[in-house]
Amino acid sequence: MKSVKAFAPATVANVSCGFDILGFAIDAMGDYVEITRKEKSGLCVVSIEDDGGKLPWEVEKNTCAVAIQAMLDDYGQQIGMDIALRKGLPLGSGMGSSAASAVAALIAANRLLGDPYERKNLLPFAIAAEKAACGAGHADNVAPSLLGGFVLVRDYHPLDVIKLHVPDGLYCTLLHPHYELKTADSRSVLRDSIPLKHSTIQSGNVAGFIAGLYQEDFELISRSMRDVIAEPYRAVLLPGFYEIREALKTAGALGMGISGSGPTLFALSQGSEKSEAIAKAAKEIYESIGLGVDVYFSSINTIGAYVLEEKE
Ligand SMILES: Nc1ncnc2c1ncn2[C@@H]1O[C@H](COP(=O)(O)OP(=O)(O)O)[C@@H](O)[C@H]1O
Ligand SMILES: N[C@@H](CCOP(=O)(O)O)C(=O)O
Repeated sequence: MKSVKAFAPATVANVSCGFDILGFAIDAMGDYVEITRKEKSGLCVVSIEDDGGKLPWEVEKNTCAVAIQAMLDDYGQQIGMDIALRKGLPLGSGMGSSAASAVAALIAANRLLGDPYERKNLLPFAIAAEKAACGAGHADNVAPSLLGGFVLVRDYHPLDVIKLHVPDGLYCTLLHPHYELKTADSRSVLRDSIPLKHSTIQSGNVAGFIAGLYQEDFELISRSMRDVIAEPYRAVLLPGFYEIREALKTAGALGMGISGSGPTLFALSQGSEKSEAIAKAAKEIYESIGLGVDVYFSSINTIGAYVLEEKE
C-alpha cells in the first residue's frame, strides 16, 4: 500500500469539571492527513494547507511528524513517510487542533504499516506530540479524538483511559471568537496547588457529570458543569465570559464552559432545537464587545478518527 488518508475529529477537553482528565469528540469538523510511503527512510512534511502559513514544517515541531516519529521509534524501523496535512481546525482555538493533526497522522501511518498497533496503544505517541505543541502531555484532546465519544483519563502513570457512555440527544454548540489563545499561555496562568475544598467540589462534579452521562440525567449533567480549578483563572483571558454564560443558560443551554484552554466556548444542550437560540444569544454579546465569532453545531462523534482512503 502506498498512501493512506485519515480524518481526526475536533475535541472539547476538560468539559468544565474534568481538567486534563475529561474530553469528548465532535462531528462537525477535524483535520485531514495523508501519509505516503517513500523509499528513503525518515519523515518529511511535504504540504500543509489551510493553516494561513502559520504551522511549523520541521519534523521535530509539527505534531503529525512528532507523533509518527514516536511510533516509529517504538516500532523499531525507521520507515520513510511523506506527510501532507490539511487543517480543518483553526489554530490555538481550544478545539484540539494540535491533537487532531497528531491523531489523524497516527491512524494513517499505522494503517500504512498494516495496523500493528491497536487504537488505544497509539495514545502515548499522540501525547508526545501534545507535549511538543504546548509543553504539557495532556491526553484529554488526543484520547477522545482517537477513540470517540466522552473519554476519561483515569490516570497518566500508567496511562488508563476509559471510554464513557454518550447519552442520546446530547448536543454541542461551539463558539469560536476571532482570536487565538495558545494552550501553553492559558496553562501558564494556572496555579500549581489548589485548596482542599476546591478538590472536594471538583471531585463531586466530575463524578456527578459521569453519573449523569450513564443515567442520561440531563439535570445532573447540567449542575455538574462547574470548574473551580482552571476556569476562575482563565475566564479573565476571555472577554464577556460570565455574561455569555448567563445568556446561554437563559437560552436553554444545560451549561457552558471553556473548550479546552479557550478561547472557544462550548455549550451542551438536550437536543439540537435550542442551539439556534444559544448561538443568537452568544453572537449578540460578542458583537456588543466588538468580537466576531464563528458558531459550530455538532452532535457527539462516537467513533473517533478513521481512515478515509487507501491507495496502492
Ligand atoms: N499540526 C499542527 N496543528 C496545530 N498546531 C500545531 C501543529 N503542529 C504544531 N502545532 C503547534 O501547536 C500549537 C497550537 O496548539 P494549541 O495551542 O494546543 O492549540 P489548540 O488548542 O488549537 O490545540 C501552535 O504553537 C502550533 O504551532
Ligand atoms: N486540559 C488542557 C486542554 C487543552 O485543550 P486545547 O484544545 O486548548 O489544546 C488544558 O486545559 O490546558
